[in-house]
Amino acid sequence: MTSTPGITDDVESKPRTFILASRASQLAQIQTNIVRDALQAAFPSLSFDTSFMSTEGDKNQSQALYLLGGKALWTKELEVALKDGTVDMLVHSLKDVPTILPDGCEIGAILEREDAVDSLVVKQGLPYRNLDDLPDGSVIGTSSVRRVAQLRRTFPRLQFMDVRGNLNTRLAKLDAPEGPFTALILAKAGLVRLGMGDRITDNLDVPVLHHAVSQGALAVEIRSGDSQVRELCEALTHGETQWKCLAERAMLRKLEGGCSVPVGVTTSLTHVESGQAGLKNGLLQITGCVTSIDGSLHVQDTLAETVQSPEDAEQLGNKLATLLIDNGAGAILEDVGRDRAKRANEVKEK
Ligand SMILES: NCc1[nH]cc(CCC(=O)O)c1CC(=O)O
Repeated sequence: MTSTPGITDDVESKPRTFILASRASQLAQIQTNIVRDALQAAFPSLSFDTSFMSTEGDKNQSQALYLLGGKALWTKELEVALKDGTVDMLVHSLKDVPTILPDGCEIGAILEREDAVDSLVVKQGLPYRNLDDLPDGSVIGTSSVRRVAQLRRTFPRLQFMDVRGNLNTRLAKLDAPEGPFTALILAKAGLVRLGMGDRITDNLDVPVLHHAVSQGALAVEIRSGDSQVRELCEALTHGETQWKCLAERAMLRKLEGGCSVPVGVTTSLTHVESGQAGLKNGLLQITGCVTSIDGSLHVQDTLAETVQSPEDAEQLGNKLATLLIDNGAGAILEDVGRDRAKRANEVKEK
């Protein structure tokens, strides 16, 4: 007899309810509901519930993300609740998940990726559609050093300014009549999930802008050793997204970056062959880049290989990181680190 995960053998005890948790932002809640609905559809006899909490990253809105710099800003408090058993699964944008997880936590599922590109949102009432249209000196809001570094290369005539808050807050800051911003750059996936895809006037794609590692993909983090939950999660994983994102994350891990370093990536998986057990092989191509904050230095390389497993994919990401470091990326990242430490000190002294 095979047992259904979640149904205990003991007829006296109630079946387990699986609790999915995330940050409390509107986007995080929508994403968690997407995962809950997918689990409920796959396992109709089990019960799933959600729990939302605000994290350090949500509370500290005043300091630039760049300076906060902590890689686990969005995930740490949630992981405490996961580890002590208060909740069973954490739903994250994979982009926000550090490349090294704490002991006792692991990624249980990576769901099918939305369009991974960044997009332009122009202030309400202005006629511009893309970055080329914007007048010299226009202020672009983004708190991502990756976006600023890469865009400065092509658009030195534009200015970039930090903008924080959840997506609704940022859009309100953009549209405020007296506000400084002409446009924002935001991940397309987040806007689409929030139902605000109609605000996008242009996608910013390669060669102008490489997206962040794992942008557009949702992940479920679980307790290592919770085999019941791991089994449930396996049903949600989208193989092609998983292979691509694991390659990207391996690259970033080796470059020792988190979500706040100027690292961009573009990945494709083609010539895919699948069997009953899922993906068998495919041609994985990955382009990575590291850019200095002022846009003056840019190191970029591409590798492509036929891969047969998630481990192969990670190896290709690793190899790309080594190549980037050999070609000067390490020095750029050290500079970024030094600059961050200096600015953090200045803030402390104020
Ligand atoms: N760091 C914030 C964050 N984390 C994930 C998304 C969007 C959704 C995604 O990329 O999966 C965003 C907003 C943004 O970058 O515009």
